[in-house]
Amino acid sequence: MPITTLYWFTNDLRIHDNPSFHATCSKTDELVCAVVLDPAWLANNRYGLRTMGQNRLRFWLQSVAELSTALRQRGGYLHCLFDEPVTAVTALGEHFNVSRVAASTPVGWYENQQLQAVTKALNDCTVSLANSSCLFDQSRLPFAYSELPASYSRFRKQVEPLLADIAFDPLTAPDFLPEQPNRPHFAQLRAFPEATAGEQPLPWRGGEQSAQQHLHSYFSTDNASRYKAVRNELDGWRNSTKFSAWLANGSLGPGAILRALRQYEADNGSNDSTYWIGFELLWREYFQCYARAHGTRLFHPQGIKNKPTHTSYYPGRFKQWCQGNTPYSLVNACMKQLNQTGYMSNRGRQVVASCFVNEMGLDWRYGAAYFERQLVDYDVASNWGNWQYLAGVGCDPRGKRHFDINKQTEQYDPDGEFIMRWQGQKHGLPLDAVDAADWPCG
Ligand SMILES: Cc1cc2nc3c(=O)[nH]c(=O)nc-3n(C[C@H](O)[C@H](O)[C@H](O)COP(=O)(O)OP(=O)(O)OC[C@H]3O[C@@H](n4cnc5c(N)ncnc54)[C@H](O)[C@@H]3O)c2cc1C
Repeated sequence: MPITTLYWFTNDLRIHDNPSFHATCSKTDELVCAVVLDPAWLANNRYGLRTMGQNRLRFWLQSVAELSTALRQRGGYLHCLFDEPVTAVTALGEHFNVSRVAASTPVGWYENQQLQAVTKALNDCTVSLANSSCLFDQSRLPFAYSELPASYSRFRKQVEPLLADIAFDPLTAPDFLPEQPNRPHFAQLRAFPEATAGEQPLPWRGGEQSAQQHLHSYFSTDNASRYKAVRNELDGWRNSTKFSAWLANGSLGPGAILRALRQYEADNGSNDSTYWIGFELLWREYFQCYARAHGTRLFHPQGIKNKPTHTSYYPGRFKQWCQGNTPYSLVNACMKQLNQTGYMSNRGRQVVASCFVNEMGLDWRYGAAYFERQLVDYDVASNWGNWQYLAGVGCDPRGKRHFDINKQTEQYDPDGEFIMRWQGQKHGLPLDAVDAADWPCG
């Protein structure tokens, strides 16, 4: 009896350097590949906001299209399912009578639940998981997720020395994929929707090839040697690496970035800036572990600290913040930048999140949900983990961050250019000036 495996692509939309997909291809006789667009992502969630906005949808569709082409070129086929994930993947598995389901180890709690539901529905078929979204699999870490160090610094001290031991040989995709099962065609009822472009989308194109091109292009300049000095700039395509969107849906893996970084250092020398790129990648790694360690507590208002916070809700204030119409010009400019491009710098994210919690007194989860909708690089672990940190209910050993907006403006936009470019000037509106009847924001 041949082994037939259903490979479910989730946050690993690539065929090269994908440990989970690589292991699957070497261990199965027949292969069925699937990716799912959950209609719930396009509907309003518990915060009254659509989960996936147009910028991210567009980027995701481009990534899936590239993946589909790459699989076809190797004799495979990608089933693109637009349906509730458990129902859709189970139906596909039953149709092809699969004996195994394989995927990259889920990061989010809900995704884990869905995977378990599918394997149960498929008569408890075998599950095969490997971590394709992190630098380190659980087995390589010196602690279990449940014993994750409480702060990033402590995590880094333990994990940084291990970077040297990682075998950085890339896993190349097989030239030919295992055969597809010889069964009648699986009828897919709904085609993927189209996505419209944002007002000013950044030069980001989804997909593995585009990610590789960007990786190559970034390291073919001297940007990496200046990264630390400019990474906090509010604007500018080259001031930070802009790897985040590809990392988020897995069309680029963190191992590929680290390899390119090491090569760059070998060719051009290392300095504080090149070190800092690795330092930031370890922040990402920390939040990936954090999401796995804390499960649903990632979304709790009291966070992982079980600390009381604002759960008050002012629809008018929330709308002011989302639209970039607050009494704070810098915040307005950052929010308009986000709304028009799907991106905001790390410094901008810190400032607007601090303002949301401290100046506006809002429940941090609504801010996180708005980011989830708007960011092209939305990642469950990085987004909710960073919001918890800013709200003082996460892994910040100092308790809580409160950014002084005036000081931040003086430091990062002394001539007001950024505020002018994104038309963030306040128009004399105090907080609560928006009529709450205007809620919900579009
Ligand atoms: C409130 C808030 C929400 C955020 N939401 C997300 C999110 O949904 N998705 C996301 O990828 N990042 C998120 N970040 C982290 C960070 O802002 C972005 O990763 C970064 O701005 C992306 O741009 P870049 O690729 O040019 O980053 P670079 O500065 O070039 O950093 C290189 C890589 O390191 C990682 N990284 C850098 N900073 C962080 C950080 N603080 N936390 C985790 N990883 C980091 C990213 O993978 C990034 O691509 C958030 C930060 C804050 C403060």
